[in-house]
Amino acid sequence: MSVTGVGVEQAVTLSAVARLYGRGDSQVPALRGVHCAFTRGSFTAVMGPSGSGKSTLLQCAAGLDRPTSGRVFIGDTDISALTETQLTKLRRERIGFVFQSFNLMPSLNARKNVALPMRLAGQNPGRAQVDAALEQVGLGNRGGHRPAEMSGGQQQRVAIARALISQPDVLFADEPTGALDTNTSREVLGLLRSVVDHAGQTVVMVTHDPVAASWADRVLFLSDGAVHGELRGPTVAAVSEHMARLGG
Ligand SMILES: Nc1ncnc2c1ncn2[C@@H]1O[C@H](COP(=O)(O)OP(=O)(O)OP(=O)(O)O)[C@@H](O)[C@H]1O
Repeated sequence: MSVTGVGVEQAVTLSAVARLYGRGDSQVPALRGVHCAFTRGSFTAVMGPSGSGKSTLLQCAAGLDRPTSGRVFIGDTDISALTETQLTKLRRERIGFVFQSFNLMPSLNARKNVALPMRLAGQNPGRAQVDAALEQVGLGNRGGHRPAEMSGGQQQRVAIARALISQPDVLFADEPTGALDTNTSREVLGLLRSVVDHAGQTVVMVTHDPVAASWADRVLFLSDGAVHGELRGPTVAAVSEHMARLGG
């Protein structure tokens, strides 16, 4: 069966994705049949009230969680049909993920943190490749520093370099600025913007912050596990107004 809209121009497509948690009376529908797509080379923010399903959507889209029903495509690959081993390989090669809490290894310097996922996958990235990833996030001179010797914004940029080193098609970011102050948030958002504008990659970012969302090309709104509108060329005022209507 073909799914309308899946094609080369879409980096990620979700088709009728539902995700239920729990069983019986305590079952919670986190997503209720979501249809959406993320165009290659675009920056999308996903917003919605607390509990509306944003993180679940990101986890399903990134192949970190499996939908209860529906299908997820990375490019034209139906990841719902992959075995765990195939999915792990696809995630490693085509998907990057950044979390609110950076998730860096405190005992390793920036260079070693960036190289770690590739080393765990049995590959050995060269110094030049690691330094190029750090260069891309503006930390070419910080490779020898450990996380504790860097600001929150710098740590998040190391996490972004770690996600970008495999040159993934899509970078997913769950509240990447949630733990940062206004100035360092701006650094990280500017970096995500340049990943899209200069490297042509696709970024999908969950955020609660209308200012962060205004850096994106498009905002997709979720409410109660379903898509409730979108804004293109979002302004802070328009995003805040839409969120107020959703009760978020
Ligand atoms: N592992 C889980 N087990 C049971 N219920 C879950 C689980 N993960 C999420 N949920 C429920 O699914 C719904 C959607 O959660 P999700 O974390 O995706 O929302 P969110 O929009 O990211 O929320 P927030 O903005 O608060 O982070 C919520 O009702 C949540 O309680």
